[in-house]
Amino acid sequence: MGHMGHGAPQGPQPLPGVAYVVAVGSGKGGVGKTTVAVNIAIALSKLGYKVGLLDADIYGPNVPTMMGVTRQPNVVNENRIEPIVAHGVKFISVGLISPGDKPMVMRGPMLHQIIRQFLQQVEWGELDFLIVDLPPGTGDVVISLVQTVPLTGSVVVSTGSSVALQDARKALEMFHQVKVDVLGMVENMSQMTLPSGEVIDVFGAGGTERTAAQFGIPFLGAVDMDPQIREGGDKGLPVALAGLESKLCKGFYDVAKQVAERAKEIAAKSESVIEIS
Ligand SMILES: Nc1ncnc2c1ncn2[C@@H]1O[C@H](COP(=O)(O)OP(=O)(O)OP(=O)(O)O)[C@@H](O)[C@H]1O
Repeated sequence: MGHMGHGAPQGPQPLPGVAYVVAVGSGKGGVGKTTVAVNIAIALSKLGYKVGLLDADIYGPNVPTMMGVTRQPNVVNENRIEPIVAHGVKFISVGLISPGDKPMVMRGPMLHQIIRQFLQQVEWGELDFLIVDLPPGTGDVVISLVQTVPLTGSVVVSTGSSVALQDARKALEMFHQVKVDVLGMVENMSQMTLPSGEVIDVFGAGGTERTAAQFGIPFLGAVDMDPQIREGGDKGLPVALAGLESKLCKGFYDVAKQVAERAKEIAAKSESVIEIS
């Protein structure tokens, strides 16, 4: 792959200044994909990385609520969009541009345009990680994404339940089809500890790790089910803000560290492949 002159760019182009682009997907809706994306982004930032978060869940853009800022972004010199900065993370979302309860109704080309603008027209600046929160399910947005920018890899979030895992397998298959490496799987809402200390298994803890093993994919970690995680999201103060030492968000920090490690590993591998060829 050499440099082919300065004509119209063909295929995906890296974003200048952005080291790793990691998409977070799920298969099934409601498994906590956005909660994981937001908390991982904040955790990576607390770990010292420069982090951006692109809300590509255009049909249900919950990132602004979870990040606690819903104001419109500024548009600066010509068509550049300034991302919102909250909790040390730069983010952008259609929820900021079309707020309220209006559903986004759009056709494929418009969707593709929005994803492209969010990648290329936003002033992301220097980032170690750009985390992309995908819509649940398979499809359009991922294709727009991979046509625009090379992805370092993806993270697939699931609960341990058979139905969630059934859909998670489809997400794995989709990433395989579009040639996106899967960094690994995360089990969300894995276990719940009652105030009495009793541990309840709501969704079938361990199912995600078994599925990851079946597919030969790393398991990046589990996040407990905890009302404080839900409250943090609803209030715009995600639990990861409590920091590395807090037991409350240990799962998110463990996952964030794994994501960082795997992203670097995969990026290093693809660089060495290019050197050899
Ligand atoms: N570990 C957790 N413990 C408690 N509540 C959680 C946890 N993870 C997510 N939730 C809650 O579950 C609900 C769904 O989470 P979230 O919106 O992150 O899911 P999602 O998979 O992104 O959904 P969709 O993509 O369908 O919009 C939210 O109310 C969220 O606060």
